[in-house]
Amino acid sequence: MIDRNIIRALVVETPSVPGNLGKVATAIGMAGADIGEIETVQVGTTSTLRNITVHCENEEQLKEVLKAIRGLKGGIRLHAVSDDVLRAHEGGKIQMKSRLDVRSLADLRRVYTPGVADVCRVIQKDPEKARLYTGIGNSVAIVTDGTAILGLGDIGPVAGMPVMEGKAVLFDRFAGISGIPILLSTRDPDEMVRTVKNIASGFGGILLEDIGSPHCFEVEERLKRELDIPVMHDDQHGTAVVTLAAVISACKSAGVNLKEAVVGQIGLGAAGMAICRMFMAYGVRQVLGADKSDVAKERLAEYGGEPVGTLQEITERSDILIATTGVPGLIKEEWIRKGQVILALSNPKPEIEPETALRAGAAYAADGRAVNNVLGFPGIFRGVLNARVPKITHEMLMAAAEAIAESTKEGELVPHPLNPRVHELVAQAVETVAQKKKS
Ligand SMILES: NC(=O)c1ccc[n+]([C@@H]2O[C@H](COP(=O)([O-])OP(=O)(O)OC[C@H]3O[C@@H](n4cnc5c(N)ncnc54)[C@H](O)[C@@H]3O)[C@@H](O)[C@H]2O)c1
Ligand SMILES: O=C(O)C[C@H](O)C(=O)O
Ligand SMILES: [Mg+2]
Repeated sequence: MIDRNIIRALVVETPSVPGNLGKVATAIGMAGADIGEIETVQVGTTSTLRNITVHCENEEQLKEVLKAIRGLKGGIRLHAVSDDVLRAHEGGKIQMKSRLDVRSLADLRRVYTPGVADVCRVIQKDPEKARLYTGIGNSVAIVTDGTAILGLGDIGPVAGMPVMEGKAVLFDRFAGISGIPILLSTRDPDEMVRTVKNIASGFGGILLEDIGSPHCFEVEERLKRELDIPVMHDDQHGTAVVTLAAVISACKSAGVNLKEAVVGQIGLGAAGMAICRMFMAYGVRQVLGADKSDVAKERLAEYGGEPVGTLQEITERSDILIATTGVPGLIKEEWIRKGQVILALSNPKPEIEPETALRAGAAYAADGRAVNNVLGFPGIFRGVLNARVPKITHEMLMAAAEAIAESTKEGELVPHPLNPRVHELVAQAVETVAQKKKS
């Protein structure tokens, strides 16, 4: 089991005699931590230097690991401890790079002035040509106001930038799209809509990210109505697509008819409300919802869902329970019923650890690292950008969910996000629906 919260790279020297690396590994394991990659940096005649990545639950466990390694005798030495995650972020995760070389004056004239002026005139005469002669058609703005960064809450757009850069990395790696973070220093819906509209002509699409509820609903609705390029709030629809896909797979494996099952959703914010609406649109007859906000529960009732008073009650009544509250440990082990599907999707920490839910009798359990909107948004945007359609429709989102479910191996909930085929299949499914809509 890997994927713990604290990741550190340890530089460890051991005598070049078999068995010494084993002693280090045992010390790490005895402290309860996991080992990630091991890289041999230097093999000398007397000693060997390695970078060992460790994954720990918390700071205390890391301290135990370091103490255990420092306590090893016989020439084993811990030289340095570095924070791998922080190191990977140094200088930022993305950069704008030129696709062309500029080696000669002729290159300069072709890439820039005076050559570029002709291209400007071509686009001025026929604005559609911007798709051909600029990167606009392949760029998506990743827009946040920083009000609901993961489950960290309202930490502001600059502190949220690592998440936005991360989404840009995923766009690039999984769909070949240029994702460009846009940080909004306002949370006023009017100003947000005005700002995004004023920059939209430079993009082929808009991905709204980590914008809190309820203002995210208004901002997305207005932008979708007022812009002629695809707009999607990832935390709403990207999440709903992947959640539906995971539940379709779980029901298939368990031989359960999803439409007859009781689906309970804890947390009726951006992600939760969209998940409820997705399941209702799929045909699930009983969708229950709980939230600490009465306004959120009233909104659910308006859409046709059933508000429930307590978390214990909703957990007990649901065959499939989903949580997106941002509150770690909110679901108690003793509330879980045998055979339930539990998706505790809050990042960075779930409402209940999957192992705990499974131990308590759940048939399937997953957290937000596995059931994650990374399986949806890159392919969805690839599909609509390829088809050059102005909107992402409900049918496209359903097609994306079905493509993810179809790519899932028997007995698993979702496919592996590093499998490029998944993103291709999502893109193809979305593009097919989009092309039909056009014709
Ligand atoms: N796995 C994924 O792909 C994915 C995608 C989107 C969001 N998320 C996670 O979901 C969480 C919420 O994100 P969001 O964008 O919907 O945020 P949000 O702020 O829009 O919604 C959170 C909702 O939870 C409710 N809530 C908070 N504490 C509660 C409690 N103790 N009991 C009941 N309700 C409570 C709030 O009232 C709010 O309605 C975050 O942790 C985020 O990381 C995961
Ligand atoms: O960013 C993620 O990992 C998923 C999601 O968008 C979230 O806000 O948690
Ligand atoms: Mg998000």
